[in-house]
Amino acid sequence: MNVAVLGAGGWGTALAVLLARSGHRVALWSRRCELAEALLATRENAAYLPGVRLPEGVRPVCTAERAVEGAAFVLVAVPAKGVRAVLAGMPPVGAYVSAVKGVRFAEGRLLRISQIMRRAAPGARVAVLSGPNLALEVARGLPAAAVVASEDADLAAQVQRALGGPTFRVYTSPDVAGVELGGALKNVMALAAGMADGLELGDNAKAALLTRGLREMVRFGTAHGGAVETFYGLSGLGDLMATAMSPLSRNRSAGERFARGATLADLETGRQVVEGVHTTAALHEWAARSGEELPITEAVWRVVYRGDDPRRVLEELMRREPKPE
Ligand SMILES: NC(=O)c1ccc[n+]([C@@H]2O[C@H](COP(=O)([O-])OP(=O)(O)OC[C@H]3O[C@@H](n4cnc5c(N)ncnc54)[C@H](O)[C@@H]3O)[C@@H](O)[C@H]2O)c1
Ligand SMILES: O=P(O)(O)OC[C@H](O)CO
Repeated sequence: MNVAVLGAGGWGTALAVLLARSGHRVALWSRRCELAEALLATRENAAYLPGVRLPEGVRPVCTAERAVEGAAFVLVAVPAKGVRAVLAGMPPVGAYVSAVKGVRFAEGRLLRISQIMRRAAPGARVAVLSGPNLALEVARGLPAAAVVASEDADLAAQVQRALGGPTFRVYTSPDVAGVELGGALKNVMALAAGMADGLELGDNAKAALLTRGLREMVRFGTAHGGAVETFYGLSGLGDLMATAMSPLSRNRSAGERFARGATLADLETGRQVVEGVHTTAALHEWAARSGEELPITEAVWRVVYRGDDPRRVLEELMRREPKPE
């Protein structure tokens, strides 16, 4: 099968490697031609996935037409803020699969990536992929599982077959909103968990924060169209565990750095996207407009965007009005 992957960062490259190991022909698109050329020459994406060799089935390209030509589906793995512009530059595509874990706030609305895809390509079929999938572990062939959700059961099954293999188990789901929101919201909670790590608050505090964080994800996610059980599955609880615990997670590590005094400006010098920072801003804007209560997200926003002292912010969370669990 021919598949295209848009975005040659950590996750796009890992997905291309996974697909090629299963025998598929993969066009790996980077908007930067110098990166595509370097990948072609070295067969390694050293900046993102050191030590992982690109199988022969991966063809790095930097022209949109060459990337998507003949593709059974097109996986999108660029940061959320780049999706709209990237899709605007693509020729007609039959099916998009979002591997992006973020949301955007635009025109007074909170938009999931699949909704941006539908607007950009009204005729395309759409699916979303999420789960506890740290790119480096997946690319190194360590076992992992994910869920692909679509209203189009045939597309979900096609993506499941294409990506699934001996080291990657893929489940399907009809719950697009739940799977997308689980993947996006857990990044905010991973930032909070990283802050708890940076402040050395201990494992009790981190467990309490994550449990309440999961509750916040469920409350928000079900109010926005997701099914409650989805948030207890791979794209919710599963990904929350991986992201909030792993030293590989950029969101968790960024939280730790904030707790140790780093600012947003320090973070922006980094090469890789910290998607939770942008999701926090989008959720904050949405909450300000809708009045929806998101206490942990608001606490993260205050540290990241207002520079408030993380220890004080977390103490204030502890002093909220007592209530039943
Ligand atoms: N890295 C992981 O472990 C992982 C796993 C699952 C999902 N994701 C999600 O996948 C998405 C991409 O993450 P990543 O880890 O590959 O990011 P990354 O920072 O490693 O790479 C992003 C790639 O997109 C390119 N890019 C950056 N801004 C762009 C823009 N505005 N338009 C087009 N291209 C742009 C970069 O040059 C880079 O090649 C994020 O939403 C992330 O949450 C990441
Ligand atoms: O490195 P992070 O924090 O962007 O997280 C990567 C993945 O989303 C984990 O599933």
